[in-house]
Amino acid sequence: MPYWPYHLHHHSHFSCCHPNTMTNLSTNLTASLSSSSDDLTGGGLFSRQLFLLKDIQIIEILLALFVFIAIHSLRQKKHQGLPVWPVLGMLPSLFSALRHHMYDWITEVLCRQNGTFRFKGPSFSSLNCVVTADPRNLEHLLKTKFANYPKGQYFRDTLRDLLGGGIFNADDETWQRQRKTASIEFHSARFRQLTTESLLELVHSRLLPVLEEAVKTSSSVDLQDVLLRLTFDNVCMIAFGVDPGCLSPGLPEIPFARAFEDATEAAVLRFVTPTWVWKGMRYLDLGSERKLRRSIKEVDEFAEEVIRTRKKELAIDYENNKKERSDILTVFMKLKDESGKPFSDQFLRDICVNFILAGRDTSSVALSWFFWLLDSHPNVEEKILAEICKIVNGRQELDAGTGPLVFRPEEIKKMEYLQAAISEALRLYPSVPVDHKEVVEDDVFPDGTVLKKGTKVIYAIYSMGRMDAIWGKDCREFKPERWLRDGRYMSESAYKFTAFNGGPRLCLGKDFAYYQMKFVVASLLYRYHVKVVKGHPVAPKLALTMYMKHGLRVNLLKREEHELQKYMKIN
Ligand code: HEM
Repeated sequence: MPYWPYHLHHHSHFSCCHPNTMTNLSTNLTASLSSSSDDLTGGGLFSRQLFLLKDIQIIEILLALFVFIAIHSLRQKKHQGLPVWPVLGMLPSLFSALRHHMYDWITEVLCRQNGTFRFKGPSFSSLNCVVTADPRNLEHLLKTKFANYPKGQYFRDTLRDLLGGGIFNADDETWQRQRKTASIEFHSARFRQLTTESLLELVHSRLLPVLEEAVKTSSSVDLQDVLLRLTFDNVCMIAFGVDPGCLSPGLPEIPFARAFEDATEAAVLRFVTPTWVWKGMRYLDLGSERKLRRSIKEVDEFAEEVIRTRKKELAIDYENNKKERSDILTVFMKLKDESGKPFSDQFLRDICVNFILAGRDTSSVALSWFFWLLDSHPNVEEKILAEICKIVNGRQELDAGTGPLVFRPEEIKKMEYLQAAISEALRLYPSVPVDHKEVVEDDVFPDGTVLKKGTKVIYAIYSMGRMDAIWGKDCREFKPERWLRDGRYMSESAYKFTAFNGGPRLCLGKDFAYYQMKFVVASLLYRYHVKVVKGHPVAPKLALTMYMKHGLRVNLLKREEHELQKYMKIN
């Protein structure tokens, strides 16, 4: 369909919509056309002029009509909340939002549109979608009509090179099979032991010494970077049973971790690039596609090596009847596929890479936002400390240990105010700010939105935490108390608080993630006061996970014994 901004751009006589210029244009055109037609036919000048004038008037009328329709259609679309530009759709609005804060822009539009709007992307892209933050719609797509809303072909194709057939990228039976096995494993005592032991080791032998070094040298640290290293090592121990050692003194660069980071960054770029463009780039091995191919190769080589070594190890262990490992890789290696054969190395690689992706940065970015919020809410910090000290106090009456204080799993469980404060940070800054589904069969959302087969649906988790209709007028305030009833932590419906997704695809690592975050916060706050460096810029990065764009630079101040004693006495 023709449209006026295109004409404006491509033709020098673009001011044709102005009435005066329009007259000049018709006069000039009449003159030039009439002279050329005289040359051609040599017929009666007057009648030909009259005929040409009529032609020009028709052109003018058509142009005017065209401009009127274009302006009218633009105005009409504005009534739906946003201007829709021909060919570009709503992309110009999105671009202008990118300069500020895209998630806040989406929130603003959603609030205006009662929780759901239709985004019209450029005709050459795959950005057309329905965006929703309505809990009724979320329950519908995540639970009630789960089968009608898979991740879909588009998501799978875009991330296939990196994630293969792993749990994050799979639907139907492939997903079900992995989910079932992993779910049994995640809830087993063996797995709980692996996760608590590996976390304890990482926090006490690596995190605290690295932070202590920063305190000694009075230097600031990028807390987000340190936490990312911690959770990366931790999830590799869980998935592969291997510790890459990212969190070590001097914070070394680990090739596998760098390759993983590069691969995810390059893969995400595909979501904002027209499919034919990135496919062309992949074919020609150019730019981000070249980077993606190289980093995936490095990830694969690492995985192959781990799988090879583990196979040998398992064979020896089997002969010697040794203690069993309980990481995801070992668990899946011992299982058989539907035809009774062991899983292929490629499938084992996919499973591990997906688990690493799921658990590598979600908890660490959540903690970064948490510590940033705490910096401006000293009253919350005080309450957390009071809770921790009360627990420590109770313990000291039972057994006065001499070594460094290590929190026990049952103590972490008792920290309900801390759980509320972390949930509150996740409500405002969910690690996965938006998520995505595809419609299989035509459907209608509970709010009346009509969905055609193939429509992409984005659910805006970040926006949900900032809607009066869901959380009340104080929704933008950091108030852990909203999670407490009579001092006890009360969880919320997953369709209202969707930071961990909901329904059959609820985050498998949710319980472990809470444990991990609470253990880190308690161990850290008991020893240090975390002060964000004055003037440090804070903004979210546009990625699959909501990183802090500039990291989180902090100074750590050692907590004095008398300060802790003060809280002990309060209790
Ligand atoms: C604060 C921490 C975390 C948050 C906010 C979080 C959030 C989420 C979300 C939103 C999803 C749904 C993603 C999607 O389907 O597109 C998800 C899925 C998943 N998460 Fe987490 N996650 C966290 C930590 C973890 C950890 C530490 C692990 C593992 C060690 C983990 C393992 C998984 C797995 C395996 C899935 C896929 C579930 C499935 O598709 O059936 N998560 N998580």
